[in-house]
Amino acid sequence: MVLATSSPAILKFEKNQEIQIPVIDFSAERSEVCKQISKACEEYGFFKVINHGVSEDFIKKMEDESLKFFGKSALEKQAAGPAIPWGYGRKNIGFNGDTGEIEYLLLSVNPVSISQVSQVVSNATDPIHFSSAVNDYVEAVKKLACNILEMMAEGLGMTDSSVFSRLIRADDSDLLLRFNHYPPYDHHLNTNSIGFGEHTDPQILTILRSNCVSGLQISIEDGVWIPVTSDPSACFVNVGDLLQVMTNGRLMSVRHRAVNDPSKSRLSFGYFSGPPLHAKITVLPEFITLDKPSLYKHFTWADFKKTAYSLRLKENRLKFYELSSNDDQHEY
Ligand SMILES: C=C1C[C@]23C[C@@]1(O)CC[C@H]2[C@@]12CC[C@H](O)[C@@](C)(C(=O)O1)[C@H]2[C@@H]3C(=O)O
Ligand SMILES: O=C(O)CCC(=O)C(=O)O
Ligand SMILES: [Fe+2]
Repeated sequence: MVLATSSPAILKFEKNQEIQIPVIDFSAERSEVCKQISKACEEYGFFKVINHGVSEDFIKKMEDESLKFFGKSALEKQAAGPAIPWGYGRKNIGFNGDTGEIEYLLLSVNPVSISQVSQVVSNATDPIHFSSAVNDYVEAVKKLACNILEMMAEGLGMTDSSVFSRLIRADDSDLLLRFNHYPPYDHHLNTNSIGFGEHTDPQILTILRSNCVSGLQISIEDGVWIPVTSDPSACFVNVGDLLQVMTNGRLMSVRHRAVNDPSKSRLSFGYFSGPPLHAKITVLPEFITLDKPSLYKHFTWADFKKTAYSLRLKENRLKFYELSSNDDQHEY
């Protein structure tokens, strides 16, 4: 799929094997940025942001702390695991048998989880470096995620521009941070080169930042993978399942995966913004018309998250929430 080339000057595209990934410059005029966000999310569920405003210094501190941790011995790292629910994990992803060539740190973005993971990551010697890197980074990335959601709502013509962002701004919003470390794959051992298997993110919006090693791929068409060239100065944004539901399928929750590089290790940080567990997720009335009635039942994030976490990574969880033509819409 190729977007029209007659778009306004600020929307640039990155050529990747003939497929172009939308690149949005956040230093451009706001109303243009709003339009470009909604267009990219409708057509790809994915875009790259340049001039995003997250300080280089915060990113550098996150990289330094991650490399310090992932560079430790296997035994030391295992002491920070298992990631049930928070901490270090290796090869196993989730609870249902998914595996990949990856090691990671998973934490909930709240003071208790940040402090607990910082203690185990630093062997209780000097947790302040790690926790301060995480706190600075998540504060800046949350601001970016809220801005994106507000501009997205404006781009979609919503009267309430905070309709999405307030769900991730609440004190009890369910926010996760994941440090992913992908080792280079070994040709000789013929090991699997899939670091993180294909999936969609269940939350509202994901902000991903990686080092200079490529590996992320997105799929807009079944079975066709578009490699995303790494750009350590940029952030990449994924639409999650909940945004697809709230917009009645107008925005697309993007299928993606990460593959290992043959010679270099890759480091990525994923910030997953979800609403409070009790938040009720419904198709917003603005997206329901006679021609396009509601496609999804309503549910709470707790319910959807439980379903997502009970399934394999690649499973389409939204199918369990689709309304059929026999369903009485008013009951939902
Ligand atoms: C196999 C799984 C891993 C995952 C929980 C799940 O059952 C399905 C969704 C997966 C995912 C993808 C985005 C994030 O990386 C993640 C933390 C999330 O919220 O949903 C992971 C989950 C995980 O690794 O536990
Ligand atoms: O590391 C990446 O590029 C993708 C990771 C990812 O999709 C995830 O953590 O959910
Ligand atoms: Fe993901």
